Amino acid sequence: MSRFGLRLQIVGSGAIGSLLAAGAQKSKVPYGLATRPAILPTQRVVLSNGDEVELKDNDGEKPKLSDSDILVLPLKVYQLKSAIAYWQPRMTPDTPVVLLHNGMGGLEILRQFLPAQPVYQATTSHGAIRQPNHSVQHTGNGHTLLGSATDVTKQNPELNSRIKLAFEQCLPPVQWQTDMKLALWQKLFVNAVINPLTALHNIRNGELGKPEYQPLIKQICTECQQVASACGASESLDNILQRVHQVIELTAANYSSMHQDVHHHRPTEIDAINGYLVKQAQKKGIDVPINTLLTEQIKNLG
Ligand SMILES: NC(=O)C1=CN([C@@H]2O[C@H](COP(=O)(O)OP(=O)(O)OC[C@H]3O[C@@H](n4cnc5c(N)ncnc54)[C@H](OP(=O)(O)O)[C@@H]3O)[C@@H](O)[C@H]2O)C=CC1
Ligand SMILES: CC(C)(CO)C(=O)C(=O)O
Repeated sequence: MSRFGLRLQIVGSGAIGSLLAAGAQKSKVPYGLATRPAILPTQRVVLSNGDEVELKDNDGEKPKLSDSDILVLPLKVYQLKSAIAYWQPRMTPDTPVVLLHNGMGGLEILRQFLPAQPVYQATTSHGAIRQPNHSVQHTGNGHTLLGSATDVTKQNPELNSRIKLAFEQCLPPVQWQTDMKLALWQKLFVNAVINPLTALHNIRNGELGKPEYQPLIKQICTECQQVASACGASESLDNILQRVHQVIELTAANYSSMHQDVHHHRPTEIDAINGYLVKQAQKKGIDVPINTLLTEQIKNLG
């Protein structure tokens, strides 16, 4: 057992799951990568500094989780339902679950199955890509935001700090968020602009700094701001635009994940990003024509 008394049961041997496993391997936090049947898990992760980490302590999947396990779901939102249905009978009522994905909607899916489970949410700006031969490349350093999704009156501060410490070992640096909901909306604003526009125009993120994209970016952000505010996550339009432009500059040379998904004919995360926004807008009676159009355009590419 690790010095934090926790083992990470990571679901999926994907890019971020493997990066977490590499962090666990390096810092001697016990972990297992649970793959789909007959899928060989990632064997090696090449870190951004060139170091190679062999995932030799991966103990796979436990048939029944114990009190020391945390279930970590670094999956796309559309993969969560079947993963949670599979893991539900293997968990105890106290097993903490960590959701780590782009976009929103994962918590709502999880709560349909596990209304009272202790749940944490995380988002990361680290980059990683799956490579041939069961390896993963860490493509860029970032940071991780982590917070509890449980009502503050029902949180367990000791568990919060143990989970934060475990993540600090595996996907550092970690900033604990007391308002994870706002942090996730802030990430959504960025993804709602960069992901569909880069995919539709077949461009790198940095191209979105050009003057011709600015009116559209402002319209997307204005709709985002209205919906987020109606959902209890208030942020000024200026702050949203500033954040979006900061990420455009910092990731100028990147192709966004949605650009790559479209390019490789894979399912996109549009339903969890602009699609999520459109659904929330409908519930609140807000008109969001630009986000509706972007959602349809991305779906029509598939
Ligand atoms: N990669 C990155 O750089 C970043 C990713 N993110 C976000 O993190 C999330 C995960 O992304 P990423 O790691 O890139 O995705 P990947 O597609 O690389 O990883 C998901 C993995 O989980 C597997 N999987 C899905 N469902 C199950 C299941 N029920 N049991 C076992 N394995 C399962 C998938 O298998 P299969 O392929 O067979 O479906 C796949 O190997 C996304 O929301 C992404 O946007 C955020 C920041 C950066
Ligand atoms: C921040 C950004 C836009 C970086 O490319 C990203 O999260 C993604 O591509 O999904």
